[in-house]
Amino acid sequence: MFEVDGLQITYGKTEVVHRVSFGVKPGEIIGIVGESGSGKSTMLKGILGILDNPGQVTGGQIRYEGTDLLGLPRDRLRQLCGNELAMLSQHPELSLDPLWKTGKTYYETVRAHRKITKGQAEREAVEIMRLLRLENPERILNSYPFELSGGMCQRVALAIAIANRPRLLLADEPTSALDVTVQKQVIDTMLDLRKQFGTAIVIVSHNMGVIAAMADKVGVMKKGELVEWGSREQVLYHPEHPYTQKLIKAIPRMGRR
Ligand SMILES: Nc1ncnc2c1ncn2[C@@H]1O[C@H](COP(=O)(O)OP(=O)(O)OP(=O)(O)O)[C@@H](O)[C@H]1O
Repeated sequence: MFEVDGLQITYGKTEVVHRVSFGVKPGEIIGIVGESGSGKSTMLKGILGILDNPGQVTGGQIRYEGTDLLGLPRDRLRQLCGNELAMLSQHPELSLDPLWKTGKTYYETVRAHRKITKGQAEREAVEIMRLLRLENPERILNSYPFELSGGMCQRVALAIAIANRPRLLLADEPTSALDVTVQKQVIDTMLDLRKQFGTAIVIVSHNMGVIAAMADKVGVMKKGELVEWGSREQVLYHPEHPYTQKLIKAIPRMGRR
């Protein structure tokens, strides 16, 4: 369904993503791990065509259902990104307007891509939130972001990200700004998303626990290269690359001194 093939990205003269390749099947969850600065966020932004200046994709292909996204005109890519591909960032405030009640943000997001009335949007939002097990959706839709907790904002941002039923969600560190108890709720919401809508997810995180809880396949990035790729069992329990072995050894274990 989705393939990244030999992707290269540079900032100015410095290449920070070196010929990265991987594929995503429908409904699959891919976890990408790696230490800070290894190029994970840059790769996701490159895929969605939202690199910060002076970032540029200098090589490779990004294919969605056989179409190379890099060759698409900007407006077609934007349309595709609102409908079939969606992004969730570490900061829900990027997708929730602080001056709008969340119900309005939902409506405006959907309205940008298809015809819908306010009433329909509200009914739809309530239904999605129920499916994602958010309690009291009517109250949430009638609240401003500052009236909700950080974890709730992230779960609402997830509901909005999937409003147009994307087939692939790209999530960049979606739990890092949250405390541990709330992280679990956001992880469960993402797993519900796959179960209810069959959405495939690429999740980038430096948190191995999050990846272990969610991913079917895991990719390990080091200094812009994908140094290991395989099933979760293979990569997390039988890592081959010394860098992956080091990352796994560094995970703190309960009761271990
Ligand atoms: N706008 C920019 N201009 C120049 N260099 C950048 C820019 N953004 C990121 N970089 C560099 O690109 C490299 C990869 O950064 P990136 O943020 O993609 O890594 P990451 O693995 O996502 O790290 P983190 O987990 O800290 O977000 C780093 O060396 C970083 O300094």
